[in-house]
Amino acid sequence: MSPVKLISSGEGNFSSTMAENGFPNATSLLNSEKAVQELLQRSPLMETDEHLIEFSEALRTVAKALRRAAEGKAAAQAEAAEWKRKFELERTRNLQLEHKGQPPAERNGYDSKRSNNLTPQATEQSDWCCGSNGICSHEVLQDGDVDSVSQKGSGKYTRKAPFELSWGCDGEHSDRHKHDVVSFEKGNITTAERSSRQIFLKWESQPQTVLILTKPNSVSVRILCFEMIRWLREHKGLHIYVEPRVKNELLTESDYYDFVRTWKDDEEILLLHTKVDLVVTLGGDGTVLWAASMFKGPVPPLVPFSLGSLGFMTPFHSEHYRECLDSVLKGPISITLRHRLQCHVIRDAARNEYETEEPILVLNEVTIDRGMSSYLTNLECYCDRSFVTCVQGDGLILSTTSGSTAYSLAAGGSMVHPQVPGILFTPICPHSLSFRPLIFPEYVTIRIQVPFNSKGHAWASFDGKGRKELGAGDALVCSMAPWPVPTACQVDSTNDFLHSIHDGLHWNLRKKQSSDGPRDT
Ligand SMILES: NC(=O)c1ccc[n+]([C@@H]2O[C@H](COP(=O)([O-])OP(=O)(O)OC[C@H]3O[C@@H](n4cnc5c(N)ncnc54)[C@H](O)[C@@H]3O)[C@@H](O)[C@H]2O)c1
Ligand SMILES: Nc1ncnc2c1ncn2[C@@H]1O[C@H](COP(=O)(O)OP(=O)(O)OP(=O)(O)O)[C@@H](O)[C@H]1O
Repeated sequence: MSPVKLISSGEGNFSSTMAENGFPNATSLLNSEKAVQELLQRSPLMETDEHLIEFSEALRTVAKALRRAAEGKAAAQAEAAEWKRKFELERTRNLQLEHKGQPPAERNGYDSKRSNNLTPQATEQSDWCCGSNGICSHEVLQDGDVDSVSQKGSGKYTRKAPFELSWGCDGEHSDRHKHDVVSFEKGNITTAERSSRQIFLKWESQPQTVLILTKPNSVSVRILCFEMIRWLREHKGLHIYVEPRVKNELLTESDYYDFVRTWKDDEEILLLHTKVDLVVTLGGDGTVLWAASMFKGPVPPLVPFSLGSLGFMTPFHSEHYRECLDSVLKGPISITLRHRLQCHVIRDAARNEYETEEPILVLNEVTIDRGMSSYLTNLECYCDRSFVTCVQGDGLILSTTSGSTAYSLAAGGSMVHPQVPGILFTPICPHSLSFRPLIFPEYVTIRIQVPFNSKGHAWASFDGKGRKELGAGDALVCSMAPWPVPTACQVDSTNDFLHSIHDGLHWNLRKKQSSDGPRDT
């Protein structure tokens, strides 16, 4: 490589340098003084023009300053919301501990006591299984105060079945967990290993509790649900949870289903992840989205049975439910960790961080559109601190890679393997010929701002549900959530994805050209 040297010009030869380079010298300065005089004597109209230009420049500067202030406010509000969430988690945890008669300060002691309660075998296991091979659910349990809440109110809940996640390499069930390693050896940058591949889930003890979620108003789903509950109880001895609606249906059918558990209110739903080892869904993709939306934090592994029309995320066939559940309960199983987006709506009217609305988690996408308004949306989009673009059209979709085959696909976005971490940025009917969809890396925060001078309101919807109106000055801040949805695979992530795009979308289906006729000679 040739060396580079930076040099600066000396003060003494400044004017000659300027003249040589075509910049004005003393004579030309005199000429320009003349030009200024002429300029001053020009017609008042020209002067007004210049004043107008100056005025519009000043306005532009003010607008820039206002935008910067709004950006700063929204960023601060998003940060404050995150702190508020952490604070509330901590407060709930402390309240629970106080409830048990333990001061918050003893929390660490409590944690270690709890891990000491593990059987010697389990302790031994946690020594090796949390090491370099993958992620162990003990870690999640200790982090998320799981046992303390699962025991809340009664001692009847069984302990959750711990499991271990490991990353297979080169398609084999290898127990080595490979990270993306960057080597700087001898000054060269190389990626030493390919990153993690298929993820496997191995139970460390038998799962004991299953939550069954079903699509409403479907006779075939109801019949299958009743049958599956009976089978899981009689052949596997499992505890079963269902939604209150289903529990009523079961009791109307027979008193036999008295053992089936349910919940009374939203607070109990928040604790479900601490009680349930496995979630089974009976329905289509909408039921998987419904299941995901019930978990505002960690999600237990999900086994989606297909009883819908398309079934991109439902690889299991209901006719073979016994064999499928048998092998899932035994494990190990291949899983796809489906990333979710965490969305915060930040109101312009919010005076402080405590007025920030609760975050919403989406598995497919968040859509910001023009709703009933007949005007183009005008959405300012930022990625971290950089301005991305202004969306003028029907709206914008921020999608996960799992959602890439849903609304985003219909709006012209690419299909992306669900295990790829990223955020799809797909416009809906943009009024511009050059607005191609983008994919951002998973670590960015995207902010969509409705400008203060927007003609109409915008509407945000979350996995096609729960529409919220966004007025002028409101913003939606979106980043990758820390709680993915682990869905069991029929074969593996890639095979299931390809199968769903072939079967569901008939992707690239074309009659094969016959081999007769003209050829290259
Ligand atoms: N123009 C469109 O394509 C359009 C418009 C609105 C909503 N949607 C999608 O519908 C979803 C809500 O689904 P729903 O079942 O509650 O509503 P729904 O009953 O209206 O079904 C929408 C359809 O989208 C399919 N779908 C859902 N998630 C998918 C995914 N990840 N990959 C491929 N297809 C998928 C479903 O199988 C279903 O056929 C939204 O998240 C959105 O992605 C699509
Ligand atoms: N347990 C549930 N409670 C309330 N609503 C539900 C539940 N499960 C699913 N839904 C809703 O019912 C609708 C239809 O469900 P789903 O998509 O599973 O069936 P489908 O339309 O027959 O299948 P597909 O999506 O494959 O075409 C969705 O809008 C979904 O949100």
